[in-house]
Amino acid sequence: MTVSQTSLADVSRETLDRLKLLESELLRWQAIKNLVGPGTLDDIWTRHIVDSLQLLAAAPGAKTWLDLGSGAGFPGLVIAIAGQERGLSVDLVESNSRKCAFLRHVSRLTGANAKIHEARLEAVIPQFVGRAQVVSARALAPLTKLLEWTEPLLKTGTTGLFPKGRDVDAELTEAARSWKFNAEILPSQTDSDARILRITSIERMS
Ligand SMILES: C[S@@+](CC[C@H](N)C(=O)[O-])C[C@H]1O[C@@H](n2cnc3c(N)ncnc32)[C@H](O)[C@@H]1O
Repeated sequence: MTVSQTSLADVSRETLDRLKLLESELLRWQAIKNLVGPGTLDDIWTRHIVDSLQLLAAAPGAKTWLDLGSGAGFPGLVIAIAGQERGLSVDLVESNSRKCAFLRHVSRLTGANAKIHEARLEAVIPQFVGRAQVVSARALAPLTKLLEWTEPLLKTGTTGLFPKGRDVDAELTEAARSWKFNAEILPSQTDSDARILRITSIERMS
């Protein structure tokens, strides 16, 4: 791995050790459980860990975080591990039981302040209204669908952080047909074609 990326340079030795544990457990489990796209394994640090870590800087004061469709922990588990020292707690929602087993295992091993909800996000979101300062989702659904799911949160003060790929402009145009929302478009440290959308208000158009 390379430890030269800026967001990694900012983490403590203890956090780096815990992120290395996540990496080694992912490699160990991947052989039997196929948790992430095999093509991304050559560059776990950039494609998954740093790509997740950069979201922390987009929500500097957050203490409560909800991650939807967490998969093998990206970004939610990385945020929980790296946010531990600043008292951040993360709720991860994932419907796949094999991925949840991995999330619970690494969470225990690293002592991350993470709670795993093995459930469909539609059933879990209502209980987080007024309780999550940030909601994130990576590679889960197009923006219009994400806004539909997270509307109860985004209209009550939660900030949405949604990493997006090269189709971000088309997704924003499509979403603007049904929603008025305030979106900042932040650059990605890991991919010059990618962006992070930070959404701070939303209203459904009638
Ligand atoms: C493409 S993966 C992305 C995983 C991770 N966020 C990442 O970027 O590596 C989407 C994940 O969302 C989960 N998922 C899809 N629909 C869901 C739902 N309605 N509720 C909870 N999890 C869901 C899937 O099981 C899968 O693990």
